[in-house]
Amino acid sequence: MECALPKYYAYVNRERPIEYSTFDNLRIAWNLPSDYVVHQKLGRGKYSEVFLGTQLTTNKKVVIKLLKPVKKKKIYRENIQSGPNIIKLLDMVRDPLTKTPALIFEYVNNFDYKSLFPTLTDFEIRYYMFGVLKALDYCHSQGIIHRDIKPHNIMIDHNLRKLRVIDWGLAEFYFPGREYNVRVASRYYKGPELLVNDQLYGYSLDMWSLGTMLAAIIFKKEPFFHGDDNYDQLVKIAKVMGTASLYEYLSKYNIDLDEEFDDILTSQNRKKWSHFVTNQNRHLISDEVLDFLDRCLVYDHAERITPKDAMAHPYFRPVVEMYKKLESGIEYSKSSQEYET
Ligand SMILES: Brc1nc2nc[nH]c2c(Br)c1Br
Repeated sequence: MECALPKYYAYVNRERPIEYSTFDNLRIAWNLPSDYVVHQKLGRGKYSEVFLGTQLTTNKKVVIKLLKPVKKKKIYRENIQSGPNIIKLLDMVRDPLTKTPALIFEYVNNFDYKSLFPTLTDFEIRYYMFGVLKALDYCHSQGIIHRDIKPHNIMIDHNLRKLRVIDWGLAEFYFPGREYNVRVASRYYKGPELLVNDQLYGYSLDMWSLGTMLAAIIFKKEPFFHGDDNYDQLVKIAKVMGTASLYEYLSKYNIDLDEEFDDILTSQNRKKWSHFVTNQNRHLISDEVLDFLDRCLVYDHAERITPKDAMAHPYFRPVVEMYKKLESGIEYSKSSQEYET
């Protein structure tokens, strides 16, 4: 089976023992939940309910994620990350009676994206997008695709300028040539590969989802691709990106479209990004952001920009400069202390 190798991290999982990615002979050391008190509910997902809690020994706020009965595999997946801007898993507990497993995460005072995103300045959007890229480059370097990148899974404490990517329950290990389930991610953020049933996808699925989020934020149109169902989702994408490059992608990988598309997917011209510029979003638009967007929103998953290359894109130069100043600033303050002593 021929498949395009991703541009990077193709074989990181080959260097690891197989049980690392199959979660076999998994022994989870469950602690007792007695150290935690549950307060109000923060949210609910398909597989879990999330509560604000307090860790009694430290009197610190935590997030308690009560898992609905799931395979051990899914639990373990949430446990695989501890990298930049990735939510930290503090504890894994289980009620001795109900056997209900719960994951304890660091708390983030999350600002609801629906009210936060419309207030962000051009620089703040670049800063937070860069923060997501740091998490994506790290998890991809660990051989993991997140597979559910969307605003709901990006926790932002805007007061602290702190960002954390959450919900690694759908994450999966990447192996070249492996066929993956296309029923992943959330509709508006699903890559074309998921919508045309191209199971040979990889890390770059996360970059499509990131691109759709960025388009929604800079054009103030959330969600940017607003499909009524998983078929209409591709139609909405084609209305913006055109059908010519879609058919190029399909023929490159010999993908046959589901007959459901016969009547709804009509020939479309690619829209220019200027079509979406208004007086309300013009201040967020630049040649760099549109160029970056063109490198994320590519039908062919093998051609999308990688997180590492994305962080080097001109659009993020102001953020990179800020981090350099911070670093040099810290050096500078250390040297000034030396003079004081
Ligand atoms: Br993990 C995690 N999941 C959440 N769901 C809603 N709010 C949440 C927070 Br804050 C964290 Br941290």
